[in-house]
Amino acid sequence: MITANAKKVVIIEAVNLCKSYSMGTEQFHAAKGVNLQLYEGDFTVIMGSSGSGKSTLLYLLSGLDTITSGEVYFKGQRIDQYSEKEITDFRSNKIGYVYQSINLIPDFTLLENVAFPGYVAGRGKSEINIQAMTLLQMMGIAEQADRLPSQVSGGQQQRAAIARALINSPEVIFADEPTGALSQEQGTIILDILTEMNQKSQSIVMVTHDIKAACRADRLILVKDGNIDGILELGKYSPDQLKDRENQIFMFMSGKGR
Ligand SMILES: Nc1ncnc2c1ncn2[C@@H]1O[C@H](COP(=O)(O)OP(=O)(O)OP(=O)(O)O)[C@@H](O)[C@H]1O
Repeated sequence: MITANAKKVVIIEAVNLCKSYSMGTEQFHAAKGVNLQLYEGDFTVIMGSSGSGKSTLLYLLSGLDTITSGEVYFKGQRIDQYSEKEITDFRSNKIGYVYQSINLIPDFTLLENVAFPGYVAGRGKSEINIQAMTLLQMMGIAEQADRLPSQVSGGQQQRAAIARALINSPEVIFADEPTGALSQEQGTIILDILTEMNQKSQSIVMVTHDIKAACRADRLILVKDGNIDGILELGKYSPDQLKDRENQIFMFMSGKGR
């Protein structure tokens, strides 16, 4: 689907998307009729205050959680009506996910962790192992391939988690606070990796609290109280724009310029 928005192609679309949780006899509405289009090749960032519904939205848009009502489309295909097998295949082949808590399997080496989703997808072992090693090299941690997660730094673990998310060549990487548990230095390395991947055309959707991380966005979605409160179009990032972008995002978040 081509839209008027600078001829960008819509990759994910939400139509009147709702998510409610039962809290005893009450219902809590974490997504309240969200209408949103995300574009192929964009680095989309989702921001908003704690509890505003950012992670909920990320899980609904990526098919990792079930919706209460509304519609979710991936490249024009309605994914919220997929069968269990279809959604499992979708999660395995079309998207990659990076978590704040990293979630590597503690008894597997970094190489085994990266390769694992490839085995689950039923691909050949030697092909996967070669690709896993190439991804570890890309992430600058090939020397740590045979170590367990507990034997490397948090930043190196997160780099392995990004490699794992890439093993089945997903169309979109979803990242929920990928730098949240890291030092500023390690966080910057992760952001540089994501930015470089995006510059090579990888679509990325990332939740963050951090304005410096948000500076990497082409497009910033502000979530408030379970809905979209505003969208800031930034265009492709380059490091010399960091200060300007920080100011622009700060103004946008504080309601000025919206
Ligand atoms: N399983 C659940 N049951 C009940 N309420 C939930 C559940 N999961 C999330 N919520 C509520 O939905 C709202 C949105 O949660 P969500 O995790 O999406 O927020 P967030 O913006 O990502 O927050 P944070 O920045 O603190 O991670 C919150 O008020 C949260 O308490």
